[in-house]
Amino acid sequence: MYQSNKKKRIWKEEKERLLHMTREERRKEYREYVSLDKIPSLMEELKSKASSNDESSEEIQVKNSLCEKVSLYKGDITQLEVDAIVNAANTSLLGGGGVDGCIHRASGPALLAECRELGGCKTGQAKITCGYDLPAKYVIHTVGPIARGHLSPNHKQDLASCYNSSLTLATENTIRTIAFPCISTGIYGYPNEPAANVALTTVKEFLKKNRDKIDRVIFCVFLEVDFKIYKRKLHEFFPKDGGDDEEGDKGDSEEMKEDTEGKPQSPPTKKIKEKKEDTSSPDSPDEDYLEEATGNTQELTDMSLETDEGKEVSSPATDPLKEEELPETKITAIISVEPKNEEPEDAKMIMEEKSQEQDESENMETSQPKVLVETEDLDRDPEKTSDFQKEIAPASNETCQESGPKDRNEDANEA
Ligand SMILES: NC(=O)c1ccc[n+]([C@H]2O[C@H](COP(=O)([O-])OP(=O)(O)OC[C@H]3O[C@@H](n4cnc5c(N)ncnc54)[C@H](O)[C@@H]3O)[C@@H](O)[C@H]2O)c1
Repeated sequence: MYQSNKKKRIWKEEKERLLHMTREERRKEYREYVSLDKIPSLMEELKSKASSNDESSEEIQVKNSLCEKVSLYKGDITQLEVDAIVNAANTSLLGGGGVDGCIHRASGPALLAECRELGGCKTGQAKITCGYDLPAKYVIHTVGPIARGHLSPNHKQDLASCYNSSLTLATENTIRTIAFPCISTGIYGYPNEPAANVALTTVKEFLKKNRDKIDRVIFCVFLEVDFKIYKRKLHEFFPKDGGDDEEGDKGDSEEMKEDTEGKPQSPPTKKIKEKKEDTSSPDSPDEDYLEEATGNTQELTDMSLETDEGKEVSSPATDPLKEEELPETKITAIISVEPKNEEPEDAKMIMEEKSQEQDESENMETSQPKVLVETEDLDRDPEKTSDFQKEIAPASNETCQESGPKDRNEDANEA
């Protein structure tokens, strides 16, 4: 049979087989996973905190508050045993790096084979596939806005649409537990805190209208900066007494509005002192992409990101004072990336590499190449070009593995 027809038959048969299996049967096929009971809801966290503080947990009034439907989890989304995980994809849906690369790597080749049939995805929309080798039954692929540090109302709407479209698609497929990464906050450069405001506001609004359709939404963060932001904000958006869980609450959307209309958005930037980027092809799925460095350097000032060594620096993103001090920063290099494999032309990605001025005195060793990738439909208007760049989880295999409570399937190991 012709190779591509065979591939088509394979993913379709595999999808049919997997979607008819029980969880116990599927557990025999995937390795490490984090089961939902290992991920406490916000309500469960509050109760356990109350009991550890010798407060009576009865004080935690459960007024069918939404806080029993949300969780914060820091780690690798590909290990979550939920109905669906959301992929921060690009418009080609043909994979790439970051969380997209991790999901494709963990899910196996059938995922790409199915994605090829989807004909891409527009920004703000979402499409669904089987999870294949993942513990998650499904993957919902959505494409976030490319903000690159500057936020416009359109960016906010597009990001909100990612969460809404994904949740709508989930309820249409009777998916009741879903995990989101921090969409657009990596390569696409949406500032972390405004992105969290959009995510929390949109999910809350959706849950208020669809309480009975969703059991759990997990905000799966990967970087320390996001963990801190969500840790602080989750209680604000989902108070234990369920105070503003009623329909029509406008409070939270004020924060969203402020992020684009109120406070001027000075893009969070950071001082990057690591070595020149390793231009050998990384071992991630990005290896399909060659990069040729061109262009100038960029000086960025402090920002909180968990570097791949786990170091954390203070963040203007969570420290408004520092934001005021941030100097304007200028754009960096654009690198043309030629996909090496047979991916269709439109899969071509443009990688934007941070090429930093090496400051001898503060040279910070990093063990992983860092790249910035942008899709080719980037707004090339120099006026709007990014004066913002962000470190992302390094584009290598190890970055997909994060420590955390994991179940391990003994059978799978024996297999
Ligand atoms: N070479 C490439 O094609 C390339 C390289 C890097 C990223 N990407 C990706 O970048 C674009 C989307 O940008 P984005 O900012 O929406 O996504 P992103 O760059 O993947 O970042 C989104 C968020 O996901 C986090 N993250 C990374 N790995 C994991 C993981 N295993 N589990 C949970 N969270 C994780 C990451 O730290 C960030 O907070 C797409 O093109 C996609 O393919 C592509």
